[in-house]
Amino acid sequence: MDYRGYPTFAHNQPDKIGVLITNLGTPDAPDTPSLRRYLKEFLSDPRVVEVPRALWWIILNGVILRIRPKRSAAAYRTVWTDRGSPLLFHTEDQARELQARFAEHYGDNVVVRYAMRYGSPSMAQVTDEMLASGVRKLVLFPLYPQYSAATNGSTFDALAKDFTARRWLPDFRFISHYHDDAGYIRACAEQISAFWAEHGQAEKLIFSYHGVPLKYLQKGDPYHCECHKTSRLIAEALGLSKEQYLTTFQSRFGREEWLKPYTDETLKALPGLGIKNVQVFCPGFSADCLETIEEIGEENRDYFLGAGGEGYAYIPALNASASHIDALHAIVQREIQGWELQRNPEQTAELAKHREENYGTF
Ligand SMILES: C=CC1=C(C)c2cc3[nH]c(cc4nc(cc5[nH]c(cc1n2)c(C)c5CCC(=O)O)C(CCC(=O)O)=C4C)c(C)c3C=C
Ligand SMILES: [Fe+2]
Ligand SMILES: [Fe+2]
Repeated sequence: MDYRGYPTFAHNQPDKIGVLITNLGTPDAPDTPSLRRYLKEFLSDPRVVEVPRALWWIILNGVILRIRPKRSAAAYRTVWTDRGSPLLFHTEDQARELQARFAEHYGDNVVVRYAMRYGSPSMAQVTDEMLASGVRKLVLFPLYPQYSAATNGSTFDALAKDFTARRWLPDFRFISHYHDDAGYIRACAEQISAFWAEHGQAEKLIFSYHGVPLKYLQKGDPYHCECHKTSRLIAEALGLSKEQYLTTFQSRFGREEWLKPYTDETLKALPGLGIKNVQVFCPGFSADCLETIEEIGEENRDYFLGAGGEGYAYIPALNASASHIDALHAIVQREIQGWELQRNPEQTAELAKHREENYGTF
């Protein structure tokens, strides 16, 4: 085995902290071949689809990858922008803003980068660049607030796999979830109240989360509980009673049962129960993407209005809002406690002086 290293290694090379934020990933273009590549990588991940491999290989290659890429490409075309996929550009903005926030105190000693679990920029490529540039302490921060093996677990797998091929491993922290973090809850509550200040409040607020198969919950995945807890905490921050909000699950995939209640069925039923005005917020999506813009913003709006609903609004995700970046910054700050930080040049000089006075020079 030829473990990967950097022949340029030198004594006293800069010792930096790296923060790698990640999200799911997105196709390179909204066309059928790009979708086929993306979906093949994504849906081949055993963390995502827990079906015996041989059987799944036949279903994936024989059925799904023949039909879904074309259909999904059409959906992606409706959300595509000049900057490409929304998920990609929001993640890029988040990394830039988080980098700026760290630069205030740490200069260039904290390096923030983003990568995608599937597609590009790939985790392997970005990790490689970070380690090559002198990162010796690495924080992996998947931007999925609620832990699921399918998402957060899989992101860990990807880095762990990359590490098995490396010569020199960095110190490492993994932020496995942050569904009940006070800053994150505050950011969600602020996003919603700012929306209300402009558009008024609807009869019901729906918190819609991406679903997972029901059997994952039954096997011990905490995702379902973490979604419910997030809803409760945001509702408390907003002063909402139990009657004023609902938690639902969207983006079902395949035929088996997923977490319920389903967002689409709920929205089709509510007008018949006398609820004619709703707003939908998706706390599990740190960035707007196909599943929020198209599925919640368009498809589900049509279901609700088609069933007799009168008012429907989608409240945008946190994206790169200031309170979101504050929350992410505080979470990372907490994680890197104890990792010696060279702050700004003045503080670095102070630290060097302190060291020399107390420990002598080496
Ligand atoms: C936020 C957390 C997410 C969980 C949990 C999750 C589970 C999960 N997803 C699929 C299948 C698909 N998801 C797709 C898109 C998609 N999923 C998430 C997030 C979670 N998925 C995001 C952010 C996105 C949007 C990506 C973008 O480019 O905008 C898709 C692709 C779109 C499509 O073809 O419809 C699929 C497929 C499964 C099977 C699963 C849990 C087991
Ligand atoms: Fe998904
Ligand atoms: Fe639960």
